[in-house]
Amino acid sequence: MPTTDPPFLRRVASQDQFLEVVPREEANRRFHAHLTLAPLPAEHVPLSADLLGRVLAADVVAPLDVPQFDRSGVDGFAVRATDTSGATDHSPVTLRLNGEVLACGVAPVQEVLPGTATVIATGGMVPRGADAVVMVEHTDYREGPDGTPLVDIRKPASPGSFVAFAGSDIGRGEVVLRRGTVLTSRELGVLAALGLTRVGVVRRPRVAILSTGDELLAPGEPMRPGAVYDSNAAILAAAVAEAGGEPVPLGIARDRETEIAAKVEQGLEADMLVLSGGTSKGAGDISYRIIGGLGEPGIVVHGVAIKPGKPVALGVVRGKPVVLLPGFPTSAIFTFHEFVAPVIRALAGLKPAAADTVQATLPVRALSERGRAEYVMVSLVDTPAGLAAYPTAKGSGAVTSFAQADGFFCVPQGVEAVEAGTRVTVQRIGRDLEPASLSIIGSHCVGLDLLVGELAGQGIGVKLLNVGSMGGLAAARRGECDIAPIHLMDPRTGTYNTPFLAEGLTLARGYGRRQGIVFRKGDGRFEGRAAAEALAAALADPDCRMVNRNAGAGTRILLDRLLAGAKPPGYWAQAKSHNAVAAAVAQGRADWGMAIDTVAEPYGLGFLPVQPERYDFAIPADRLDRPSVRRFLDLLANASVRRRLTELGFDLTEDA
Ligand SMILES: Nc1nc2c(c(=O)[nH]1)N[C@H]1C(S)=C(S)[C@@H](COP(=O)(O)OP(=O)(O)OC[C@H]3O[C@@H](n4cnc5c(N)ncnc54)[C@H](O)[C@@H]3O)O[C@H]1N2
Ligand code: MOO
Repeated sequence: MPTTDPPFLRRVASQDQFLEVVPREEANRRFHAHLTLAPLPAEHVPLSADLLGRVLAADVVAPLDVPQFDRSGVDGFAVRATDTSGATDHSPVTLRLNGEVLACGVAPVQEVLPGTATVIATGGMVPRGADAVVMVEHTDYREGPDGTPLVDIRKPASPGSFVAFAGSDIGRGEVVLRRGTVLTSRELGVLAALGLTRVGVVRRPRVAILSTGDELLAPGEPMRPGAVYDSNAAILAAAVAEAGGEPVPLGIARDRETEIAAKVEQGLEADMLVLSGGTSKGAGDISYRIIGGLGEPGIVVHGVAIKPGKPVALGVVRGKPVVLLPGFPTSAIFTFHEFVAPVIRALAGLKPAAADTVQATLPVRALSERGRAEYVMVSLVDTPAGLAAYPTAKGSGAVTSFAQADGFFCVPQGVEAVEAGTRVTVQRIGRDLEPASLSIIGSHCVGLDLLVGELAGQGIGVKLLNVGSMGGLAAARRGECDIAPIHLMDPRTGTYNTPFLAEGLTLARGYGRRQGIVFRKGDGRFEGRAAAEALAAALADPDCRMVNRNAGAGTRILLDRLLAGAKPPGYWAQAKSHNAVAAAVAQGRADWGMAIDTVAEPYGLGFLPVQPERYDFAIPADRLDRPSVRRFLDLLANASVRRRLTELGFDLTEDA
């Protein structure tokens, strides 16, 4: 609701900036000065898969020997080794068989006296008198003239052969597992062999997670204008678990003092409290003030010279760490890993995470903010010359900047740009880097998503980077990708794609798309008219706003040709994708724009065709023979794939 209340406007329009930005190391120093980060006390967990990933709280000392007794390792005969000396196939040694059979679990009662042997199974208890076992394969059973059971031994045994002596696996009193060990299936087997039923492990730190913001919706709630789904809570809860903690979700608090204060109290029952949102300015200082009012030392850092993450606030309340993460999803998760995860790991008894770095070449120039150490999210691509690190460049506000990145490198504070070709040290995040079988860099299309989905179904890992047609061509020229999807019109000739091929690149035929004017259905300036006529009506109406595309986009070239020098209202608003154009029109921020027809429908927009365009694939000639490239080209020729592309609205006819 628009307001006419000047005091209110004055207040929100002149918000306090209360950041005192300090370097990262100083922030950590101040935070840790108030924290005691010893592992939490032990809890006893039954021996089960629930122990996986848990940290042993104390050394495990063996209460018994494993094995408990001298144990046979084979099926055969328990013997005195000296009795078998000299035995061969030609002159076997004959021993008299004792009456007992030592199956597993049978306690022997008969001694193996000189000249005798006892039948024993693998795992059987070696009887008194015996010091070796002969495998059944090296013996023959027979009966003497009086029916006495005998065994002919054809191979000599040495003392100890095929016997696992008591305590040889684990000796009683031995420290079998050290405190701090992270339990895996292997350790669980050892613990069970010792007969333990419960294991003392470090209690997992409980980390309360609160999202703040009036605009937030829990996933599942119906979307409304201006709202966003709370993605921070989900990623933070999972990241808490990954760091060895136990997430305690507190949900969403609206920007109301009472609501946040109540949740903060609840959160302080946990071992640590993490909030996200409202750190930088304005109404968001509510959380900051609430935390600050809960006693000493309160907030000890607000503002760190890093990007993403500048407005992060670190505090300690009632001895518990409290961290206010920025609301921007990438800033939130980045600062979580920087400041929160190490604290959780320490409380959980885990060692600091080992840095996992690789060297890579930066293929494009990267700009950085001078005043902050900037962590540039990158996607790693395998090239013949080694790894290339592509900045993903979606910014801190995007949830995919972190989610789709393979890692990041740091541009130190004070450095403004890193030149193309520079070697950088990339800190990898999350998953293992599997070199993709196929790398596709260039312009995005939903038809391409279909093709990539098919390849994934065939077990081909695809690395897909959307950098636009021009970026894709440059990558293909540098040999950084297998395929560059492009849709570029040469404005002089009106020809698509072929005029842009540099030496060494070939073009695989893709499909036709239709560019046209998108508008809200029922708008009389467009509805029912031909594109040229609608455009004339739009230009004649001073209230009719357009949404433009960014310079360098294929669609922009087309628009400029169509506008022939006119700059109608909205000309300077430059959306960066077909979807952004459709969203601007659907939400009434603009009345028309240019996009491909396949985006018009999902947004419920009308579409007036202007020009067919070609979406093709530039491929370095020396990559054509790669099996994954062949598979891609096979798909393009596949009848069922072509039919599905046609159903999506693409033109696969000959004259497209
Ligand atoms: N004038 C200034 N503006 C901004 C500054 C600044 O210094 N001066 N700093 C920028 C930087 S850097 C960052 S980072 C962000 C941090 O913003 P806040 O922590 O105040 O976060 P919000 O304003 O609440 O939200 C920002 C953005 O993130 C979305 N958000 C918030 N919570 C969630 C969530 N749980 N899940 C998904 N998305 C969330 C929110 O809707 C906003 O779009 O401030 C810059 N601004
Ligand atoms: O520091 Mo903010 O986290 O860049 O976006």
